[in-house]
Amino acid sequence: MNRRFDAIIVGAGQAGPPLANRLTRAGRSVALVERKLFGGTCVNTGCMPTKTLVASARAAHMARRAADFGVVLTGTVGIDMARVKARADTVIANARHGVRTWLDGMDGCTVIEGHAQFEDAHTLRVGDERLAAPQIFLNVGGRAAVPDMPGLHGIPYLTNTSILGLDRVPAHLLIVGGSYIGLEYAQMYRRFGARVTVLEKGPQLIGREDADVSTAVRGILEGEGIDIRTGVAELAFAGAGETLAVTLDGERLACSHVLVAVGRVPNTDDLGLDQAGVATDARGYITVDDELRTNVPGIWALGDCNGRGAFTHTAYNDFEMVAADLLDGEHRKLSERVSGYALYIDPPLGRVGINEAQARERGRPFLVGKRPMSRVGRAVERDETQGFMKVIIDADTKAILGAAILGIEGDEAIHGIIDMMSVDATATQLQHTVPIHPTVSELLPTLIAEVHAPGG
Ligand SMILES: Cc1cc2nc3c(=O)[nH]c(=O)nc-3n(C[C@H](O)[C@H](O)[C@H](O)COP(=O)(O)OP(=O)(O)OC[C@H]3O[C@@H](n4cnc5c(N)ncnc54)[C@H](O)[C@@H]3O)c2cc1C
Ligand SMILES: NC(=O)c1ccc[n+]([C@@H]2O[C@H](COP(=O)([O-])OP(=O)(O)OC[C@H]3O[C@@H](n4cnc5c(N)ncnc54)[C@H](O)[C@@H]3O)[C@@H](O)[C@H]2O)c1
Repeated sequence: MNRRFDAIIVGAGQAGPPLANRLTRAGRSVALVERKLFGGTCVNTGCMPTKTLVASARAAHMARRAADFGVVLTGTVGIDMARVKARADTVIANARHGVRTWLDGMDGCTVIEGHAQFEDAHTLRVGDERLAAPQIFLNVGGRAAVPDMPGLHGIPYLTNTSILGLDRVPAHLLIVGGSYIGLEYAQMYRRFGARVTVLEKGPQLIGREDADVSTAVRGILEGEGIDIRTGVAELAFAGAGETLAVTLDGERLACSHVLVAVGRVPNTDDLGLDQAGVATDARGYITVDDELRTNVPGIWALGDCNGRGAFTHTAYNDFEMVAADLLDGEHRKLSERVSGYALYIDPPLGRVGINEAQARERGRPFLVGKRPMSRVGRAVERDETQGFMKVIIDADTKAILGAAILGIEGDEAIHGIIDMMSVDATATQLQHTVPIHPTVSELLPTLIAEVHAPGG
C-alpha cells in the first residue's frame, strides 16, 4: 500500500514525538514510525531506568550511613534486587505508555510500528507499506557499541539494555569502559552489594574531563570499594554462565558478569541511507548543517544519530530548533547551543562549556576558581563534602568559559552557570547575583570572586 503524508518521522525517541505534536498542531499530516519501544533509549534503557536505579542505590548508601546522622537502624541493610528492578520497570512502563498514548491521541498523526528504510529521498518502506512525504525527519538514535574483542562474543556479556533484566545482585560485575555508563553502573551495583571492577583503556576515567575532576571521581568510587584499572591493554574473555574471566596484561580476573560500556553506535546502518543519498561521517553519524538539515533537501536528522549531541536534552533541543525553523520563522543554530551535561554518580558531576585543558589549548589568558565542597555550608550540613566546584573565565572579557561542579546537587547547581552562559552574561554579572542561603549555588558568586591565574 502507498500512503502520502506531509511529513514522516522515523523514531519515537526524544525529538520525534514532540515534533509530531508541533507539526500536527500546525495542520500537517504526519506518519511516525517506531520499530521497537516508544520513548527510545532515554525512557527504556537509558536515563530513566539508570536514574531510578541510582536512586535505589543512594537509598541503600544513606541507610548504611544512618548512624552518621544520629539515626539508629537495627539490623543490616539488605537489597531486594527484584523490588529494585520492579521499581525501575514501573517507571519505564509508565513513561513508555505516556509517549504512546500521547501519540495515539494526536489528531493528524498516524503511528506505524515497524522498521523504516529509504527507497528514495522521499519514500520509506515499512513492511508492506510505502510511505511518501516531502519532509522526512530522522530520529533513529543509537545502540551500545560491542567491539570485536577476543572471546567477547562467546560469553553472555551485558549491555546497558540487557543489564536491566538482572533481578539478582551479581557476585562480581566487571565493567569494560570507565565513562558515563560504566561509572553510573559501577557505583550503583557496588552500593547494591556486588564486587565491582572497572577496566578503562584510557589513561584516566571520564577521559573528556580535566585530570583533577577525573582523579576526584576515581577517589570517590575507590573509597566505596570499587576496583579501578586504567590504561588497560587488550582484553580477552572466556567462560560460560556466571563463571567468567577476563585476561589483561597476563593477569586473569574471575567475575560473574561483564558489562560492556564502551560507547554507542548510531542506528543508521540499516536505514537505507544510500538509497536516499544521505551522507554520513566515517562513524555512521548523519552529517547535518547548523540547522540540522542533511545534505538531501527535505531530510533532517535529530538527536543522537547526527553525532552533534549524545544526550536527551540535546535531542530535545534539536526538535526545538527544527520546529522553530519550520513553524516559527526563527533560525536557531546548533553552534549557539551551550553544552551542559551531568554524570550521575553520587555526588554527581555537573558540567558546562570547556574545561581547563581546553582553555589552555585556546591560547588566550584565562582565570580559574576552585572551591572544595568541604567549604560549602550546605554540603557540610548534609555531611556530604566530597568533590569541588570549578569555574573558568576569560581573563580579558570576563566571559564564563566553562564550569564543573562535582558535589552534592552538582547536577542542579550547574544550571546557575548554564543559564548565565546561555544569555552571554559575564562572570561579573554572576558575581553580583544574590543566591539563596543555604544552597550549593550560593557559593557561585564567591567562586567567581576568588578566580586567579591557572596554577596561581
Ligand atoms: C545507560 C544510559 C544512560 C543515559 N543517561 C542519560 C542521562 O542521564 N541524561 C541524558 O541526557 N542522556 C542520557 N543518556 C543518553 C540518552 O538516552 C540519549 O542521548 C537519548 O535517548 C537520545 O535520544 P534520541 O531521540 O536521539 O534517540 P533514541 O531515544 O535512541 O530514539 C530512537 C528511536 O528510533 C527507533 N528507530 C531506530 N531506527 C529505526 C528505524 N529504521 N525505523 C523505525 N524506528 C527506528 C528506535 O527504536 C528508538 O526508539 C543515556 C544513555 C544510556 C544508554
Ligand atoms: N549521565 C548521562 O548523561 C549519561 C549517562 C550514561 C550514558 N550517557 C550517554 O551514553 C553515551 C555512551 O556512554 P558510554 O559510557 O558507553 O560511552 P563513552 O563514549 O562516554 O565512553 C566509553 C569509554 O569506554 C572506554 N573504552 C573504549 N574501548 C575500550 C576497551 N576496549 N577497553 C576498555 N575501555 C574502553 C573509552 O576510553 C571511554 O572511556 C555517552 O556518550 C553519553 O552521552 C549519558
